[in-house]
Amino acid sequence: MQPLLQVIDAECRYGEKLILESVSFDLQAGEIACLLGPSGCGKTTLLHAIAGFQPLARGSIALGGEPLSDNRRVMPPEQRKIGVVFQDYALFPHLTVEQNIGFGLRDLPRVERTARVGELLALVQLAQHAQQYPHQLSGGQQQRVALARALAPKPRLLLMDEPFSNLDTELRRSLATEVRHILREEGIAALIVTHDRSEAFAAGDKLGILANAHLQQWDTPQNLYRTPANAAVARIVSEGNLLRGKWISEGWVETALGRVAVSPAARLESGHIGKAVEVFARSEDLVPGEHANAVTVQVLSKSFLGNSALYAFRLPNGRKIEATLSTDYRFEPGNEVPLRLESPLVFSD
Ligand SMILES: Nc1ncnc2c1ncn2[C@@H]1O[C@H](COP(=O)(O)OP(=O)(O)OP(=O)(O)O)[C@@H](O)[C@H]1O
Repeated sequence: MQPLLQVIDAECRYGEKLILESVSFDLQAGEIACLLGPSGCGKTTLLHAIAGFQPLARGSIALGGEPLSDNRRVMPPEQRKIGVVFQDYALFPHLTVEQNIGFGLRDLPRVERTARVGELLALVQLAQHAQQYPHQLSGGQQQRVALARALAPKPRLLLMDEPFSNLDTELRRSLATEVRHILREEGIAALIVTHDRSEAFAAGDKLGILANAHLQQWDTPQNLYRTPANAAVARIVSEGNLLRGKWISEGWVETALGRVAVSPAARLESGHIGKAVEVFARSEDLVPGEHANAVTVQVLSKSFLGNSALYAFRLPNGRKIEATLSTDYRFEPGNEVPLRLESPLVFSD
């Protein structure tokens, strides 16, 4: 099946400054993808390149097989049939909710326009607010108007730049789920820029991880969590502690947290005895209790989180690590406890 959006070997620069290099990925029709990465890594730049606001220095972008941009030409944004929702909503303050949503439908006959606006008001659950102005709405409601306005002309692809960043955490999560539902109903593909990991997990069929000017990995949220391509991706998609280690024998790595048996997938690397590796230890990989491979660590602090507690431990080499553990463990600051690592992610240095 031909992908809806095809980005091939895209490179973006501001003057001499390289922002993105060798970015390639496909988005299928109806698929929702989120771009995640640290501040300044080029998420907005990539979105702008797809929307047509930013030229490519190399590579190409096509939508439904039709070329949009390459290093010679850039199809103007308004001809791309791509909807865009900005971070600040950019609603027209002097137009009502209904008029804002209908703005891009001015070429449609009145009856059709009214019908489509009514459909969208129902979809984003704002029918009772149709005659209100943006300033009379909450942030979440304004965001839904912006979404409805972008969806109104039935774009093939919707681009959203940090659409929920002005909202509080709870509303952000519920809107991310709601938007996913609305996009599914409308069968519209979307690329959503965010720096909130849980928002990306809640909304995306696929996630793209951008860091150090490259698309590090493009995959399902499950695969990204289970098998991140490198330590940078692991740190972006999950909480954890990055430790240094080295291969000591077939299938075994030595770290400041003792000897660790590594997952079968990483064993191929174990030909290189003595070679340095990076070990990413998440809370679920840290197991308290007496064991041949455990080392004694000191409890530095404990924060109660309800059904779990966030602990900070000092390792024998002085390094501090953190882990969220069940409240069944009743460790207190100052205690010395045995702790071992089980099946952490291991990356070649
Ligand atoms: N018009 C511009 N001219 C020069 N450099 C720019 C311009 N716009 C952005 N940049 C730089 O390009 C890099 C990528 O910016 P971009 O806005 O794409 O990052 P981002 O990942 O969206 O960041 P954030 O998460 O903070 O919004 C940054 O280093 C930024 O300073």
